[in-house]
Amino acid sequence: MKRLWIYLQDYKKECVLAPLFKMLEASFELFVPLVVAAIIDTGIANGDTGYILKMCMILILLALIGLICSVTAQYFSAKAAIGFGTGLRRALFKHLMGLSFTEIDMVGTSTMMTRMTSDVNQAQNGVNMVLRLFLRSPFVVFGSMVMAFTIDVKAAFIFVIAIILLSIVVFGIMLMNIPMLKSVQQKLDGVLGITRENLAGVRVIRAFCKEEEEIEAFKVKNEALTTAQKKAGKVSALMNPLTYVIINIAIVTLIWVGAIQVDNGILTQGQVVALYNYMSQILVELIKLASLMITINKSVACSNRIVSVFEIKPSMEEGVEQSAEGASRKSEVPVVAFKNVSLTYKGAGEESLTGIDFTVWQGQTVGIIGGTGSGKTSLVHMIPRFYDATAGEVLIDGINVKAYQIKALRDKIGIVMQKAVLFKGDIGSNLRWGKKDATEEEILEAVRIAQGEDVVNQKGGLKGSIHQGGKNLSGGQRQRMSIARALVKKPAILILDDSTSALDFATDAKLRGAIKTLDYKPTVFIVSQRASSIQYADLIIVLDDGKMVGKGTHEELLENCQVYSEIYHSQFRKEEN
Ligand SMILES: Nc1ncnc2c1ncn2[C@@H]1O[C@H](COP(=O)(O)OP(=O)(O)OP(=O)(O)O)[C@@H](O)[C@H]1O
Repeated sequence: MKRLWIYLQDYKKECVLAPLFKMLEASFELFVPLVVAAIIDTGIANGDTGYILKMCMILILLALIGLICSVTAQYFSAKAAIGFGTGLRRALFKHLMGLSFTEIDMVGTSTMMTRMTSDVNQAQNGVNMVLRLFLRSPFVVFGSMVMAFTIDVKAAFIFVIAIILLSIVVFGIMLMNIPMLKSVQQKLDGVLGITRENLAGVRVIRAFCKEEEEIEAFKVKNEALTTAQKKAGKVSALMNPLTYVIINIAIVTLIWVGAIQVDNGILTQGQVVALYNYMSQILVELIKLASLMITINKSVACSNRIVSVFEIKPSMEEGVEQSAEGASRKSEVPVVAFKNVSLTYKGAGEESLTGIDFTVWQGQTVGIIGGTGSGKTSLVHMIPRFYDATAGEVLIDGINVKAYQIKALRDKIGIVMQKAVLFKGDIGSNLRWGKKDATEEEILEAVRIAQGEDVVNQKGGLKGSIHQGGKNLSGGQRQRMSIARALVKKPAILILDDSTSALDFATDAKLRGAIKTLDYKPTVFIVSQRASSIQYADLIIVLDDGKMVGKGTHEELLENCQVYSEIYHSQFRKEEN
């Protein structure tokens, strides 16, 4: 929790001024009952209209000054809280961006989104409330009691007893309520989680006609939230009746004691009214204080959840090596080499890849084929260090990938993921992800190689807009734009992870042919389930259940790799039909 205070560091002035102005406002409020008492005792008692008017003006002035103080305090507290929230969100986002895939898998996207949004908002709200009320409410309670003592000690003792009883009720209810509110928060997280999952997967839900089941699952979570809210609501609903009973008994006692004191000439009528007003102020502030405690509690819980994300340290350490490109690259060194590499995902009991060993030379095309779940994606993800080998070594240009600066390493690689993702903006801005200063010619050349000219023309050129996630493009169009994006950076290593699955065979073949013509001769990895996509590769790696069961050219594998020949013959029979 303490580690979040640093995000308030730039707002020290605001953190002092906000409570200060709130206390000033409270001080002026504390004078109001005294002025009212003076109006009753002097103005009304003597029928002095001039005095009453003068005092009313003072009341208006006090209200105005109070208002100015309150607005000023609000301004400073909001400024500090918003600044805190902005800084925290920025730092959290930066931290999340620095995590490796292993940690991102561990936390989960939906949890990260909750931390970034509602948890940060709750923490920000807590800062705002603390700055405004944490000092003000106790100050008013204490100040009202002191004022009561200055008026009449006997009557003030009623205040002491009332404050003790009110505090027991208000804080007792609050303490009972806190665990219930925690449960409400958990149930709310559940509702948010299922909502997010359903909205993200709405197409799949409809395709499988799962609406009824999902509505039912949502109903269960929603009802759990309602039950938790009702339980918490019932307890907090006790607050008002109980506090009002206590305060009314205290007021009756106060008026009774006050009347006796008036009869004895010790107190004036105005002073009794002032005591009554102080009592009301105390009640209001204690209730505010209780709700502040609940807000603080929620904010601390949310802050702790944020801190727990900050505590996740990226498991990947960067090296210092820069890339060796162009002239400095030694041609006798393989571009990529896997040396007896194994991979076990964190939390997974068994290895997803075992003993992978192969060497790739500059300009070669490597095909990776195998059944679903055989480890193809896992293998290529180790080249840009999305995941690190748990045994063995992955070498690029003869250097272990772990020794490179991550940026230098990834700058050498253009990867097109299985799921093509584009970002809101226009086609040009998406394709420039690969190279910020790419010229229009460079981009159009990449588009041409990726067989995406028709897509760009259809969308009205490079300025054609792309909706969030590339939703306004078809699967195949998104894939071709993603390939063009990777090509724009002219990578030394190009990885196409099943990224032509939505293309027809002819376009797929044209694309592979066009890549062959690239003048900078990248080393290309093609992951595919289609034998036709990889059969002309210089090297084909066949995976089966995480193991490399074949390595060689198409002809060699047809002869000596049963898995490959089964894949090939099953598909070619199908394709020929
Ligand atoms: N992030 C992950 N965490 C844990 N296990 C994973 C993770 N990613 C993949 N796996 C597991 O590793 C194995 C290989 O998965 P991988 O995605 O590499 O296979 P694939 O051959 O690319 O499959 P497909 O053709 O279906 O995409 C599978 O058993 C999978 O469940």
